[in-house]
Formats: sequence, structure tokens, C-alpha cells
Amino acid sequence: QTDGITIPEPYDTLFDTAVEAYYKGDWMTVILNMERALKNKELIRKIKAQCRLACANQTAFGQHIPGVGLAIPGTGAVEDLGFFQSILRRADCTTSCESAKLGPYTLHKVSAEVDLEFKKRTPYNYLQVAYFKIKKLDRAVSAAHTFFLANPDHMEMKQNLDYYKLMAGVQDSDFKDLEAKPHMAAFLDGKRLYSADHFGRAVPFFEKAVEEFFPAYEECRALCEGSYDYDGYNYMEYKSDLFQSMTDHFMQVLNCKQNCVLEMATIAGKDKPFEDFLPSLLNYLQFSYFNSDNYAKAAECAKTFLLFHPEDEVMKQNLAYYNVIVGEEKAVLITEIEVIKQYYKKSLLEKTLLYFGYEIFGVTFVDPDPWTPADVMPLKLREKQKTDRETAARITEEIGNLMKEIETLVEEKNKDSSDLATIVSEAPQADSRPPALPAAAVLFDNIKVTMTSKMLNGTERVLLDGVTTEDECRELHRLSNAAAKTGDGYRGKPSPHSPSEMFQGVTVLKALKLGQEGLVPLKSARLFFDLSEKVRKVLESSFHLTTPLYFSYSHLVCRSAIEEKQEDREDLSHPVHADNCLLVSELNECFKEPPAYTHRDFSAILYLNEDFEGGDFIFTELDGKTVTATVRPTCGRVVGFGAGKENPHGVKAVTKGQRCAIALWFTLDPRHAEKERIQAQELLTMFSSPVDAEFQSTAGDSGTDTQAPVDDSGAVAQPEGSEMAQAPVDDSRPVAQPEGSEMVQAPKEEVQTTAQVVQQAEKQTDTPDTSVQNDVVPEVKSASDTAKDNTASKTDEKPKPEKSVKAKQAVKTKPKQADKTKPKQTDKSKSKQAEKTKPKQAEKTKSKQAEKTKPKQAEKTKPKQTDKSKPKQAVKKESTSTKKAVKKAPDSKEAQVKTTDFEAHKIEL
Ligand SMILES: O=C(O)CCC(=O)C(=O)O
Ligand SMILES: [Fe+2]
Repeated sequence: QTDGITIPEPYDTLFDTAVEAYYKGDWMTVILNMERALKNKELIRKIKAQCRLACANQTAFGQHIPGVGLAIPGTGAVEDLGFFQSILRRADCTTSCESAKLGPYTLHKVSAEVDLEFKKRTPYNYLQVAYFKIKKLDRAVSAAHTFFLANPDHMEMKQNLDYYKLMAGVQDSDFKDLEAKPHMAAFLDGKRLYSADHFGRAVPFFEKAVEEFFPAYEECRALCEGSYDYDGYNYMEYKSDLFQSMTDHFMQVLNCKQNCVLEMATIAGKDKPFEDFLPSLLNYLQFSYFNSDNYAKAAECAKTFLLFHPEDEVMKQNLAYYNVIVGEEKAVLITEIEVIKQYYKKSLLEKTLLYFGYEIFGVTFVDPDPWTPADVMPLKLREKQKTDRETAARITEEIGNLMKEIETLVEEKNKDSSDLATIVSEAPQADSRPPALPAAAVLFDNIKVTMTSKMLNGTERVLLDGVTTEDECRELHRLSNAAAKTGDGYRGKPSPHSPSEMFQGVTVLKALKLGQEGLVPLKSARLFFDLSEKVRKVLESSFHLTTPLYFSYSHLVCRSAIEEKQEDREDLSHPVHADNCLLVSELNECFKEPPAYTHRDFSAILYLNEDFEGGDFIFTELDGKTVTATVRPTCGRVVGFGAGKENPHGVKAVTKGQRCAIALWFTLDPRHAEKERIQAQELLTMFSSPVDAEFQSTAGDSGTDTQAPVDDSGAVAQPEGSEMAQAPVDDSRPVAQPEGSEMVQAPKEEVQTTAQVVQQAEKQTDTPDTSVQNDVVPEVKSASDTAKDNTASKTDEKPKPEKSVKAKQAVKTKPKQADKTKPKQTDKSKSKQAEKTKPKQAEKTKSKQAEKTKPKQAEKTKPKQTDKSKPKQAVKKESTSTKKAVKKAPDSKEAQVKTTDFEAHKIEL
């Protein structure tokens, strides 16, 4: 506390306290601290923005050049000093304002990790659980809703929400977005009404959206005036002179400010901001005004829209139409909306400066707006971009040719059907390397290398065939289904990756346990164990490893298409991800840091069947979209690959039938060798001891079918390799929350020791549903491991961002989704032109003149007119308007392009 002002407590500390309390089940402390963390974060944001905006007012530079809004510091040495004087005063003002209200700068600096948690709305995930536990349902619901909006792929939260909807005492109004940005909330409300043709009712919402846009925009911009980001520079070596360093920092700030447009246009949980937000908003508003007979306002909006898109034919025609109705005299007095005009001018000027910085200093500027006139970009840059585009096109063509050559090569190679031994002996080996482990070919002579890294267009990739026999495939397929019947690692939940598929998984230890209990044939469980060992050896050999691979995790897993959920399906069965790093496809980066399983070095999938549709395995580039190779699963085929960033991969939607495979992850580091594997080995040794011989035979006889209620805990089950531990919902899901089961579900058990795992596995039969949090176990650690990284793993224990979310989102940009939310404008703009003689328009037009000349155009944007439009008239105009609509319509179809991209460079096997 200073001078009666209370300095807000840092929100990262509050967050940590809340998380700690969560694991102790101290719900009140969770709520108190998490709510305060959210409040303080917002408060700090507000204070900073207010300080900077107020100081900008107090220490504005010079006069404004009329019509441009550019400040001039003056001319001559004395005025130059005046300029710097203003700078000093501004610095004094903001620094003292901020430090008086917030304390020292470092107090509120948070790590990128914490920042990400708040961006992902993780606090609401904790709050949801805490409020649920203390029976504050309305709060739990709004927290759940708020979280889900930003994490729409979160299946657990979806289930919670579905559950809440059915609960007594929960109101529709409880489903609130607690983080809604007022302008976006108003816009979305308006858009909903608009889509339902309630134009008049949409007007106040769109108006509010415009009104709320600017304060939020200014706040966002003020927050850009932070410290210089030395990213990419060595701070110690950074030696720019006064003006260069001022320029560097200023360019960064200006870039950030320009990008506020995108922040304003971002909708929680959507991967792409709303395109061309402000002009689109004006477009919606003009048409809503038109339909509410407010032609002057419609004209004002149309005029303002034309600032951004002066060549837009439809809007020009609309404006002409409105002008006629309003009357030319009044029409000339209608001007663009002032605040938007200023915005436009300022933004253009900023772009000019940024392009200057780009051209002269090489500070990259990617224009966030689609409306910038071409000549704002300096000629040289334009030419450079043109050459770059041409080069890119040429490279694409060359790659295409190369691919063809490769394909021919592949065909030829396949003819030779080279076996592993040849490949191994051909492979270049560094002289200094110790001799490779024994070649798998020596051990297993039926195995063929079908494709090498090169053929698969990547590095550390291999495709092997003949690893198992048809009989073995069938046996393991049966095992998977038998194990699933007794309960799978996913508790009968649908796939954690796609709502259109069912997932079932079983680990080696789980299978052996089931075998021991006589619920599945022990022989099959043993086969599972043996085959995974075989793959391990083959992989060591294929990659010419000189040190052994250790198992990190093994999983027999099936994905089944849910028949009635296949229509209009656009998602993948398994979103593109990498197995040991967090893929952020937007950045073309993969971060090798927790919660990724960073110790995983190699992955292999052994396929067991092919009688299903879809389900191809794909390798992509780091963008998560460009497919570099496709593998069709088939019995006995293994795709092996390095688990890192060089191998982003995913699984295409399984649209019919069931796809089964053994997924294996390996590490080179013996310290990370899977403890469960050792347990499994011990069990196997025990089974083969004479004492158990009798038991074994009964187990074998018991067949695959059983009615016995068996725990489905899959105590060690873990979501797919790439998937990280999930949020607390997992263990607190209201559905999974019978009183008394609390102990088992306590979050602190989330990370289990091997001892616990085994104990739990042993208790299985009498605890039918103890599995709740088991499949969120990030990694089974030994007791000593757990103790060892107790401090470090504090963050590990937090609900973790789902690793593949980003990749998922990137892949998900689907045409249909875009369509769903589309206003009918695209259709409308098509139809308008054709609509010349429409009854509605005739009715609406107030003057004869108007009727004669304008109706068609205004009508263009009308909903539902498509049907009515006259074929002949439509033909010619429609083609142009369609194009335009695609470009300018608020929800453009651009997303479609992505899906096509996704198929690029595909090599089918
Ligand atoms: O099943 C497959 O083909 C791949 C699965 C995968 O990539 C994973 O589980 O990490
Ligand atoms: Fe994977």
C-alpha cells in the first residue's frame, strides 16, 4: 500500500496459490485466489492503458496537420529539443502513473507460460471445478462456458456443459461468457439477429459494436507501448544509436498497434480472426439500416465502407440507391462516420511508416488489413514481393517435378522389393560411430523396408511391411475389442480427438492384468508384449542406432467411426501433432518443453487391419497442413519416425469401420524407460513359473467374452502419445462425481507412482470406476522420479494446455464451419443484382425514380432473394458478384482453400 492506493497483488502468484489449493482440494482458496488473479490481471491492463492514454493527452506533440492527424514536432534545433522535452515528460508521466498505481515494473511481469494460461482461459477450468464442488452451480456453469468458448475441442468440458444443461436449477442465462469483449458480443448478437432477418433488431447491436470497438481498440494500442522486445538480438551486442534504437522500438510498437485490428476481430476459440472486421461491420450495419428504412444512416455506412473499399461495385450502387431515396440535397450532407474516417487515415499513415521501416531497415511488416491501397507499399517492396511469389511458384513446380521423379523411383524400387538387409548395408555410417545394433533383418527375415526417409519426403522416417502375420493381426484386433469390453482406458468416452469416433485403448500391463484375471486370452496379451518388442528391435536397426531404445509408452488402440456422426465431418481422427514437442503450426514451430513428452525420441505405429474407410496416417510439414506423405494402414505395416519436430503427423478421419494399431513410443534415455514395462515383464515371468501354469491355462480357456464387471481404469492408460494431461475437469466431471468417490478422484492422485498404479491395477475388480483421472496421467513416474521433480513438476501438475490444440485448430479450418456462421450476405450479394424486379424492393422504394434505377442493387444484399432471382439477369452479373462476395462478405469462403492446401504434395502409397 502506498499513499492510500493499494497495489494489486501479482496475478501469477495468485494463480499459483489457487493451483496449489486445487491440488489440496481447498476449493474456497481456489476461488478466492483465482478470481482475484483474473480481477488483477484486468485491473493492471486497465491501469496501464489509462496511464498511457492520459499521458498522451497531457503531453501531445505539437499541432496536428489538418486532415492527416500527424503531429509535427516543429523545425529547427530548439523545436527538436521541444520534441524531446515532450518525450521526457511523457516518460515521466507514464512511469510515475504506472508505478504509483502498480508498484515496480517487475512486480507484474509474468512468464510466457502464465500468460498463455490466461489466454487459454485456464483459470476458468479450475474455477469450474471449485464452484461445482462448493455447489455454486451458476458460477460453475459460467466458468465452464467461458472456458469452453476458448477451448471448443475440449471434450470433457463439453460433457460437463451438456450435463449442466440437464441439471435442475441451471438457467439458460448462466451460460455466460465472462470474458466477452463488449464490441464482439454486440457484433455476434447483431449477426445472429441479422441472419434470422431481424434487421431492425440487429441495428442497435451493430451500433453498439461500432461504439464499443474504439475504446477497446485504443486500449489495445496503448498496451503496445511496452518495453522493447530484444527477441533475435543479443542484448549485450545491441548497439544502435539514439535514432536507430528509437526507430527499432517505435517500429515494434507500431506493428503491435496495427495488429490490434486482429485482436479486436478475434472470437474466443476461433483460430482465425474475423476478416476485415470493421468494414464488414459497416456492411452489416448499412444493410440493416436499409431494411429498417433508415436510408440516411444506410448511406452514411455505405460511404464509410467505401473509404476502405472504394471500388466495391455493390456498395457503390447501394449508396447511389440510398442517395436517391434520401434526396440528392440531403445526400450531399451525409459524410463518413468521423471516428472511422480518422481511424482510416491514421491507420494508413502508420502503414506508410511501417512499410518505410520495412524497406529501409528490414523490419518486417505484415499488413493485417485487406483494404490497404496498393500504392501504400513502396514500389520496390511490391516488386520484391512479386519476384518472391514467382520464385515460390517456380519452386513449387520444381518440387512437383521432383515428386514425380521420386514416385517413379519408388515404383522401380518396389519392383526390386529391396529388403531390410540391403538397405541397412547401403546406409551410410559414420566411421566414428560404434557398430550398429544387430540388423533386424537378421532377426526377422520377413520384414521389408517399403519406404525410406527419402521416399517419405522427410528425415528419420521408415515404412516397414511384414512385421506381423495376418493371424497375429486378427488376434490383437480381438484382444483390443475384448479389453475394450471390460472397459478401456478412455472409460467408454468417445475419442478424445474427434466426437465422430470412439476410442478404445489398452496398455501392455493392462492387457496382461486382464489376461491374469482370465478376461482376455493371456496368449494374446503376451503377443502384444512380444510384438512391441519386435518393433523396438526393428526400429533400432532401421535407424542404425548404436544405443538401445527403451519403451516409453505402448498402447493398443482402436478408433471406430460412429456411423451417425459422419455426415459433414471435417475433422481428423487425430489432429496433426509431433510426439515430443508442442506443435504451434501457426508459427511453424514445435516447442520441446513440458507438457510435451520431451524425452521421447522415436515413435512407431504397427497397423493391424485395413477394413475401414479413411484413417490414413499423414506426415505434414510444420505448418500442420502440407501433407508430405500418406501411409495407408494395413496389417503388419509399421511406420516408424523420429518423435520430434521433423515429423509432424496425424490421422485422417476414420469414416467407416474400426482401425486398430499398436502405438509405441521410445526413448534413448534409460532414465525415462517405462516402469510399467518392467512390471509387465515381471508379470510375464511370474506367469511362466510353474505355480501359475494352471492359472494360465484357465485364462486361455476363458475366451474373450466376459460379463464380469471389471474396472476400466486402465490405471496406466494415457491419452494418445501426443495428448497431454488434461484439465481438472477430468477428475471432477459432474457426471463422474458420485458422492464418496471423491477420494479416488482427488486431483492430487493425478500423477501416480508406479506403486500406486500397480496397487490400483490390483484393486481393479472391486472398484468398477476408479478410472476417472487415470487417463489424464501425464506419464507414469517412479516414486523417486515423482519426488525428484516435485518442485519442477508443480507446473506439470497443473491442468495443461492440450498440446495439439493449435495443430488441431490449424487443420480444422473447414469450409462448412465458415458457412455455418455466415450471414446470408454472400447469397444476398449474389442475388441482389438479379433482383431488379423484386416485389419487396418495389414495395420498399419510396420514389419512382428510386424504383426504376436502384432497387436491384439494394436488393442484392437481401437474404432469401437468391431463390427469386431471375436466371437470365443473374447469369452475367452473378459471376462478378460472387467473386466479390467471396472477397468481401463478412465470412468469406477462404477457409476452403486450406482444405485443399492440406492435400498438397500428397504421395499415396
Ligand atoms: O494411429 C496412428 O496412425 C498415429 C497415432 C499417433 O500419431 C499418436 O497416437 O501419437
Ligand atoms: Fe503421434
